Amino acid sequence: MAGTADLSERGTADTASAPEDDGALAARTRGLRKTYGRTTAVADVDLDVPRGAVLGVLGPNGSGKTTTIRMLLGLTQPTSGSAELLGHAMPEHAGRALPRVGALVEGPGFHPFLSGRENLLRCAAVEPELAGAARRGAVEEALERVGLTGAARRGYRGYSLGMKQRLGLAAALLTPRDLVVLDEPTNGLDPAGTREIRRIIADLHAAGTTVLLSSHLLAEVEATCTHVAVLQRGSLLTQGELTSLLESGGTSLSVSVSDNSAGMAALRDNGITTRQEGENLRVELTDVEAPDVIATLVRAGVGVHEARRGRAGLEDIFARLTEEES
Ligand SMILES: Nc1ncnc2c1ncn2[C@@H]1O[C@H](COP(=O)(O)OP(=O)(O)OP(=O)(O)O)[C@@H](O)[C@H]1O
Repeated sequence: MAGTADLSERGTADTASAPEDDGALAARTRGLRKTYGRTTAVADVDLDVPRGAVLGVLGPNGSGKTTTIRMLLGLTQPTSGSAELLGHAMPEHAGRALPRVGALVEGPGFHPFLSGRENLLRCAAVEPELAGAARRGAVEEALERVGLTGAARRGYRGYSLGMKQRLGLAAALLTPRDLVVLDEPTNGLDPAGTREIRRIIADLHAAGTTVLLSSHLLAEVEATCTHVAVLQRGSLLTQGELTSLLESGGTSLSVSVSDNSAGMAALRDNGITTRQEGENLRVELTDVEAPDVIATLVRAGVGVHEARRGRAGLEDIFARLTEEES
């Protein structure tokens, strides 16, 4: 668990002065656990979501992202541990927290034969803050915000996946929220739909709303989030600011060689971990210096065409964290 110790220290630095101050956190879990029979979906997770952050919960399929989010929202009862949303214990005080929380978790129950607008009006009817005339205005504003005004009269069943996703987001944004929770918000979307969701997340962040999202896409988290929490097999491997995580990653060397298989074998025989990335070999310069990498290749008779240093990306860091835990 070296990665956890290292990075969680950095990650919690902001809140270290007031670790029990709920005001600094929009959501948090302590020892949160969920088991289904013999399957441990979530294993004692201590997650901190700082106010104002866009925090990406990153992990492969089945790592426990959805279960964690569902427990935070009070949709799934934890086996043990606690969850708080906006300082309120969940699910006990869901009634206090949820009006300030917008959520997009699995397809909400939209009616296929109603239009997008009619569906949103139904959602607005159960929002405690929206009475009478305010309801229609909030619906129009939400439709506008997600770019669905033009399609608002069309039946939901004719919507594309991206439009359905955007309508779900509109429902989550019907009233001003302190926290917006999005489970895999760009799942199944085309590049234009993905850009649109990213724009909405950026707007929310600029307005000071905390966003908690889950994703199995490293590039998505790198592009959208200020903070990241990495889950694997239900356990939290690390959490903290994305920039701190990237800085902790150090540098890597991308090498173009005459023969990738021979190059990889030579490096591995000498205890240097490498992986293929596109046409090149990539070596993280954590335990080895760049000249040693090149010398090892040359000694093995592998031609080196080019070697370039770069900062380790989230992908390198993620690979290292998950390898350490395997
Ligand atoms: N209702 C359930 N009954 C039994 N097992 C479940 C249930 N919900 C989740 N699991 C199991 O718990 C583990 C974590 O699932 P979860 O859906 O939280 O992961 P995830 O990271 O969100 O994955 P994905 O990206 O595929 O949605 C998986 O092994 C899953 O099969």
